[in-house]
Amino acid sequence: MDVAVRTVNLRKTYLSRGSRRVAVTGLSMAVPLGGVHGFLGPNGSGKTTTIRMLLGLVRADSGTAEVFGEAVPKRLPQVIDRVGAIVESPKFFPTFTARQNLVLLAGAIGSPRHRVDEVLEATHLGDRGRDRYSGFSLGMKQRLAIAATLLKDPDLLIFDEPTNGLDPAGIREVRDTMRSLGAEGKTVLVSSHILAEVEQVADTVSIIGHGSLLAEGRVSDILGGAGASGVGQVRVGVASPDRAAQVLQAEGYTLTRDDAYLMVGTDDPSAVTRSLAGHGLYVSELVPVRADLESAFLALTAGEGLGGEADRVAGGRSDGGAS
Ligand SMILES: Nc1ncnc2c1ncn2[C@@H]1O[C@H](COP(=O)(O)OP(=O)(O)OP(=O)(O)O)[C@@H](O)[C@H]1O
Repeated sequence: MDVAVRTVNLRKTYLSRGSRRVAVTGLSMAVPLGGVHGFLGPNGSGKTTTIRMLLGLVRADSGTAEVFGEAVPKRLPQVIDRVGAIVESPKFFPTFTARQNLVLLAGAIGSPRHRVDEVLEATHLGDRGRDRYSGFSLGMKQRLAIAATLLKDPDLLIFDEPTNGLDPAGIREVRDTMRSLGAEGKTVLVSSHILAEVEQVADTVSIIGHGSLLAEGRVSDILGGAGASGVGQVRVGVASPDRAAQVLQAEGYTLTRDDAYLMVGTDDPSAVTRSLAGHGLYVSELVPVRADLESAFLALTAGEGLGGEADRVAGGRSDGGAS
């Protein structure tokens, strides 16, 4: 797999008021080249610290990181022109128009003037370029921040929680922008603690908890991954659910009751039908239940003692899923 970003055993401890806090603990992750990669984890799980290490803003205690095959921070100057990032809210002049702000920035970093119009178009701000920044909505401000990162036409974009504080319309605008950048072949690394957010925009994902990797891969594979409760379930409707439950349990299935239905953990629905039919029980309904990232995440973090934090993450779902 061609990768844009790779970390191996990355570790960072902060010293604060005399005590040590391990923020990132042996994190190994890989971000494939091209497309949107979600960097998902509860608040405080080490996402920002990792991003800061990739950008040379924080020095790792140990481990290695590379961007486009170059070790960072040592060889960051070799790749920095290929990287655009929003880690904190960028500063723009409020009384300047969006365009004036970008022209100023383009001049400062040596980008050609025509890039300003291109990046305004790319972030769907083409018709708002002559409006003052101070009159922009939060979503437009965030898109202008993305536009600024695009000025030097980077191959890798790193966005740390880019939809924080946005309303559903703003979230959708930023999400659409990230999607089209990924579809263009750019690599977008986007951190989030909101599961629905990542699920809707990312092709691949790294899930972290307490500073280390819990799962990584295509979103679809993680959703279908074995071993996570709530993943690979079928909802079974049958005339005698109690008896059906006994039969299935005796055959080793794990299941729960959901009103008149049985929720049966399996990746092979037809085997459930066969087992029940073998005992004269005929299913009236058999529906595979598509797990979402939330159940996968909760299942993954449950074993890590992250229940409280995972719950908080799950609570964030409605923020991101409202649009
Ligand atoms: N400058 C710092 N000094 C001391 N501790 C820090 C510092 N920055 C982060 N931490 C701690 O390191 C841990 C990881 O924080 P980090 O900001 O990387 O997580 P995060 O996943 O980005 O969280 P969030 O989603 O809340 O931004 C937290 O416990 C945090 O309190």
